[in-house]
Amino acid sequence: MAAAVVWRRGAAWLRSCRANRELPGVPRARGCAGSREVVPTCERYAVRRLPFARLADGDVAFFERLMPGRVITGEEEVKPFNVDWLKSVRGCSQLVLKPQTTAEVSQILRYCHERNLAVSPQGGNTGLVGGSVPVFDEIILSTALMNQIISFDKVSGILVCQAGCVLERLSEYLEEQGFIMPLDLGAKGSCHIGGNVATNAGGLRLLRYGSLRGTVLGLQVVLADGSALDCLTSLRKDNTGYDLKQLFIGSEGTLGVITAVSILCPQRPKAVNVAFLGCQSFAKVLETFTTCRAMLGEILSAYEFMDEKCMELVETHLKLSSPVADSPFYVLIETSGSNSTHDEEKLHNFLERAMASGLVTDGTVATDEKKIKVLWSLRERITEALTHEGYVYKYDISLPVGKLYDLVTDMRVRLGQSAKNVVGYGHLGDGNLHLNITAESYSHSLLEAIEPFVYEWTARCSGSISAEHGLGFKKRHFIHYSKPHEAVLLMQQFKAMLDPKGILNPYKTLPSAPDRSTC
Ligand SMILES: O=C(O)CC[C@@H](O)C(=O)O
Ligand SMILES: [Zn+2]
Repeated sequence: MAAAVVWRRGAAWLRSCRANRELPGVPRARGCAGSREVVPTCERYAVRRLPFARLADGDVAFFERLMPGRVITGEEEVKPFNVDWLKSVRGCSQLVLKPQTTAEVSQILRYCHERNLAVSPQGGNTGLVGGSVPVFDEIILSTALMNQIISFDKVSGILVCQAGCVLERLSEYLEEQGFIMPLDLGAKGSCHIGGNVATNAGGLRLLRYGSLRGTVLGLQVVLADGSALDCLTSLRKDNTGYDLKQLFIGSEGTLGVITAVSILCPQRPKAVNVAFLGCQSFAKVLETFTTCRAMLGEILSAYEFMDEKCMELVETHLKLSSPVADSPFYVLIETSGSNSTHDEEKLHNFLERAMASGLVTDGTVATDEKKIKVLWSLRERITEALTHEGYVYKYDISLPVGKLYDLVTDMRVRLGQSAKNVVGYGHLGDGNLHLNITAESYSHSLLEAIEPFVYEWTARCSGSISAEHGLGFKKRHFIHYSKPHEAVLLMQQFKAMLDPKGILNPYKTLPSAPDRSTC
């Protein structure tokens, strides 16, 4: 197999026969996950509406006065805000509010707090755990019109912007200035930075630039009672008391509504290379990772993997083509540095070693932007390809990296023919597996075959049942598999202190005893 790969010094590393085949382009935003009617959340799941007030005509009139023309009430107009991107959960809100400023968010929440009206904050609605849509009739507070860039400092690389800025727009803005966002994800064309921070989204660059817990420097947040908390500092170092912003990062809108973000952005790398490689076993995927980490050092910026089933799905549903020979596993390695000659030499040496030792059996390298995007799309668009299969059961797991794929093989054995496909892919460099299971349609018995098995398996390995997607609505009752009882209790105490009436994104993130009964 090694003979099938041609390495030309100083040029791109290409397979001789298929390397230049044109692949379809990369989407700007996540496509729609189909048009089937979605079963209301309260019918599919055992959940009871909490005793919040019901929306009255006087409430709508109040909001109309507060922000004329930015209040949505029509059933058809509200519908897309009620359903998640996966088309797996559906609320029945009758009202969407689109504030433009922190002051407006403040007024909305003050009013809702007084009236005991529940609120579901929503960014780009690209979440994968049912966290961004209402469960019942919660008022939807959309950040869509809070989309202004407030400032960017070219010396420090610090960007300050409103919460509703779309990630891709921020990336484009920064790239013009010679910088990049420290995070990147498949949903970049739709997701909002506020939503990214609220879920502590990980994404494709975490290996290099770390998590939002490190790169977010400050936040402006409106609390449940409407008071605005201005922690929007732009300081790299600030040890004055508790780091309150960390409470809101990853709290999925249950403790406050993030309205603005200050974030540290890295310099745009001058040289980027992407290698897409085929491996014959998961053991080889791991060994390739160890080798590339040792040989590429500081220029390694991503190490992603996908199994052959994922490739089959992107080929079938999205008409993308694999640029390398069929293999049981594929890895995507990205390097980002400041000197193309140096980086290419390092990559070349690594690839020669990987080929010679049989770690990798086929591969291709891209150095120009267009080809890099094409290679990335094979990995980034797996989520989209999966939605074409029917219903998708999603698991986002952190595990010791050596055990990452065992969960996929064990699940395959367990489910046998009852699942259509069981696939594994993810951010191997971060120890993060995306286990996805597909079926023609939702089935409760299949769900019961998967859960709690998947969580028990993860807990036995001391992993996390949510690496980067959050707990949202779907996973909140499983938090105990990853957090001790005392920690959950403390979280509930924080929630009670910051939102005593529980109006902010109810039924999400934390388990609560009363709503285990049926609706
Ligand atoms: O769809 C998924 O399970 C993962 C989505 C996203 O986190 C990714 O890494 O592509
Ligand atoms: Zn991911």
